[in-house]
Amino acid sequence: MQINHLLEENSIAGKFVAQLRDTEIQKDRMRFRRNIERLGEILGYELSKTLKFTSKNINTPLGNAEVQLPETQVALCSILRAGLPLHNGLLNYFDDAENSFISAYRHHPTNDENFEIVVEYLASPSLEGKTLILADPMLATGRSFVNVMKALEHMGKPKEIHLVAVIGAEEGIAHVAEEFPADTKLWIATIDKELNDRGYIVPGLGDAGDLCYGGKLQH
Ligand SMILES: O=P(O)(O)OC[C@H]1O[C@H](OP(=O)(O)OP(=O)(O)O)[C@H](O)[C@@H]1O
Ligand SMILES: O=c1cc[nH]c(=O)[nH]1
Ligand SMILES: [Mg+2]
Repeated sequence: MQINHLLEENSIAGKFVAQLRDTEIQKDRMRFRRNIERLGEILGYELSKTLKFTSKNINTPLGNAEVQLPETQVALCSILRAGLPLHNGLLNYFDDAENSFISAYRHHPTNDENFEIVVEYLASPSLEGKTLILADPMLATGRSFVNVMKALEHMGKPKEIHLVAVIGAEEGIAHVAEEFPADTKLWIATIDKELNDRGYIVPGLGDAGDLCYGGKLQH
């Protein structure tokens, strides 16, 4: 898997990630969601440079211009809930993309740190031959990305797969790299070293879904 690590190089994106991590600034949910959306825009822009382009002639009011346009149809698939603002950011740029939504949540069957990933909801067009962009801001253990990919298998075989995330843990990235096709590309803003015993990224930012949309009952 090719890993494209946005904050390997300093940019204004570092400020957006800093705000996402900051417990004080996190209290502003609208800013939290918008910062994820902004990172979706930036990561989407970066990944767009690697797509195949084809030339086309278009008419301008003053003549004829040769332009370069992406060759493949993009399908954006986001993992609910926290994937929603990232999806919006990607869709701001890939505005004619097709859209898939899939849910994945952590179910704790016992009262300890063990959990399973439950994938329940899926609405997707065919992914056959498409450029699939799979988005979730958090890549912790990597199990959500992997389970979701398995659930998408019967929707058709994408031509290429791009994963987009905001914060990842080294261990989860290694798991995803093992399970996804070797030519998958990961676009990630920043990478943290550790997971705690409940599978949360440390220092990370906390629970991205709750910070976007508020708390939920455990079940
Ligand atoms: O890499 P993993 O270990 O699978 O963890 C990452 C997943 O955890 C979060 O979802 P969560 O289960 O909190 O659901 P939510 O987005 O609805 O809050 C996050 O949005 C990812 O989907
Ligand atoms: O650190 C983490 C891990 C999983 N999900 C989150 O929202 N945050
Ligand atoms: Mg969550």
